[in-house]
Amino acid sequence: MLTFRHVTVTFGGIRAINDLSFEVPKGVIYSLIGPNGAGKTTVFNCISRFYTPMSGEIVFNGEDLNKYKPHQVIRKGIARSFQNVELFKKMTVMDNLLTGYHPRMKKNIVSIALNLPANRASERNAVRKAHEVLELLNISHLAGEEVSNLSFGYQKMVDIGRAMMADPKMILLDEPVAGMNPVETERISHLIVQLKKEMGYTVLLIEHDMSLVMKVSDYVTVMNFGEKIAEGQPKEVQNDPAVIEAYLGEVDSFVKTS
Ligand SMILES: Nc1ncnc2c1ncn2[C@@H]1O[C@H](COP(=O)(O)OP(=O)(O)OP(=O)(O)O)[C@@H](O)[C@H]1O
Repeated sequence: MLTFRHVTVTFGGIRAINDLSFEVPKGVIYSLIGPNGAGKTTVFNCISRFYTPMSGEIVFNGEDLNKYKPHQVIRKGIARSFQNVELFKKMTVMDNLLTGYHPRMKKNIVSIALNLPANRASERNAVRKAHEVLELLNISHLAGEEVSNLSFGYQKMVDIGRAMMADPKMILLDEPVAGMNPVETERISHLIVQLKKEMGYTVLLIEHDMSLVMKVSDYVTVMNFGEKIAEGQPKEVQNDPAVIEAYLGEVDSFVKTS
């Protein structure tokens, strides 16, 4: 579904990604892991077209993503949540979710200005979709709550919910459980599996919580210094000497899960 082919991204003298290739099959949970600064978020920023690679190809469902702008990538079926939750804090949960539907709305200026039936129908569909998402997230009771009043864990869920509003084929989750307590982590872990099984999404996940990664992932790619150092099923990469070496100093995260 998604292919990185020899992708290199540089910032000044820094190679954030160096000749990176990997393939994400449809319908899986695929995790990108690696120490801080390994290049994981840069991968997401290339897919979202916030960054343009210096060389290489990124192909999604047979199309080269490099020819698209960020909002076009969403329309192609790729939505994302952010490492630092990016929500409108003074708006309600419902209104934040509705912003996620925006790329799907038919934008006819006349229809919007005159509030014609087509526009009203589109708005009704957006609200219906938001209720579906809230139900799936199990937070229907929070629809009218201002986001700034929510715990960080719930804000993260709303951020994921907003990505779901676009009805994506692939969802990119950047450290969805960072800063969460064990109960919230368990809830998100369950949600990630639901996104695959019930929503049919392909999930691309960046996460430092190794027990979560090892539990939910079908495949894992391990990065270090912008390069792929291992890939395979969770058990395979967990025992790979190059991976253990890269994580020296963060050994606890691996020991915990073996
Ligand atoms: N916009 C930018 N300008 C300059 N350097 C950047 C930029 N974005 C990323 N980098 C650099 O690229 C490298 C990879 O960063 P990236 O954020 O992709 O790593 P990461 O694996 O996501 O790290 P973390 O796990 O800490 O989030 C780092 O050295 C980072 O400082």
